[in-house]
Amino acid sequence: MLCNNSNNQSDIDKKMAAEKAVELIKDGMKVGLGSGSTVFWAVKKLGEEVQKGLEVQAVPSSVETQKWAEKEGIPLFTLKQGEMLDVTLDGADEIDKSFNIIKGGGGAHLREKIIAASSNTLIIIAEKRKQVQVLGKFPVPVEIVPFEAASTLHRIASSGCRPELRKNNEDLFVTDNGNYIADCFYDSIYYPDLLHEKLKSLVGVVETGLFVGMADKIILADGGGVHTYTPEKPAG
Ligand SMILES: O=C(CO)[C@H](O)[C@H](O)COP(=O)(O)O
Repeated sequence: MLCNNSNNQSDIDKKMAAEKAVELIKDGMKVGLGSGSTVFWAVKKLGEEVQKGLEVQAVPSSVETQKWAEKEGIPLFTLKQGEMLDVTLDGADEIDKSFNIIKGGGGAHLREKIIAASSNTLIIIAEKRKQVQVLGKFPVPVEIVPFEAASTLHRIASSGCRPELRKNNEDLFVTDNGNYIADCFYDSIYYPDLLHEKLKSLVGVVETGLFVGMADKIILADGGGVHTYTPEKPAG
C-alpha cells in the first residue's frame, strides 16, 4: 500500500501535509496516531524527531500504525481513565466544505474515533483533492459485528444506501477489532450528523466512518503548497 519514498504527486502531497502537522508536536506531548498512507509519513517524520531528542509518547490506532511507530522508535503507551492525548494526527477519505469527514478507507475508523475523542486536538492531514462540496462519492464505512451480518446490512440499507460487505481478496475484511465493514453507498450526504445518528442507532452497528465536527485543524496539500484550515466549532 505504501511507498517508502515520495515518488509521485499524491505521495508528495501526503508527505507535505504530514510533515507540516508534525511541526506542531512539541516536547512532552501525548500523541494519537491515526492510520493510512498519509499518517505513514507523519510517523516517519515523528520518528526522525524522536531520534533527534523530541520526547513524546503515542497511542497508535491500528496494528499497522503500531508496527510503523515501533520501527521508528516512538514510545507507545495506553491511556488511563480520564487521561487525554494532546493531539491526534489522522488522515481522511473525504472532507466537505464544513470540514465533516469520511474516514475508514483502511477499516480503522473505530479506533481512530476513540483516539480522536480522547484528544484535545484532532488534526486531519490529507491531499487537497480529498476535499469535496458534499460528502457521498466515497462510501461510508460502517463497522458491524459479524453475528448475523446480513440482518444488520438490511437495517443499514433502510438508511437509504446500498451496503456492501468489504472484501479482502476472496475473504471478508476483518478489522483489528474482529468485526466486518459495510461500505455504504449513498448519493450526496447533506446531513452527515443525522446520518451518523441514524446508523449508530441500528442494532449490530459498532461505529460509522462519519467524523462530524470533530476536526480542530485540517492540513491539506497540493502542488500549490500546504493549506491549513481551522474549522469553526459550535459553542459549548
Ligand atoms: O481512515 C483511514 C483508515 O481507516 C485513513 O485515515 C483514510 O483511509 C485515509 O487514508 P490515506 O491517508 O491512505 O489516504
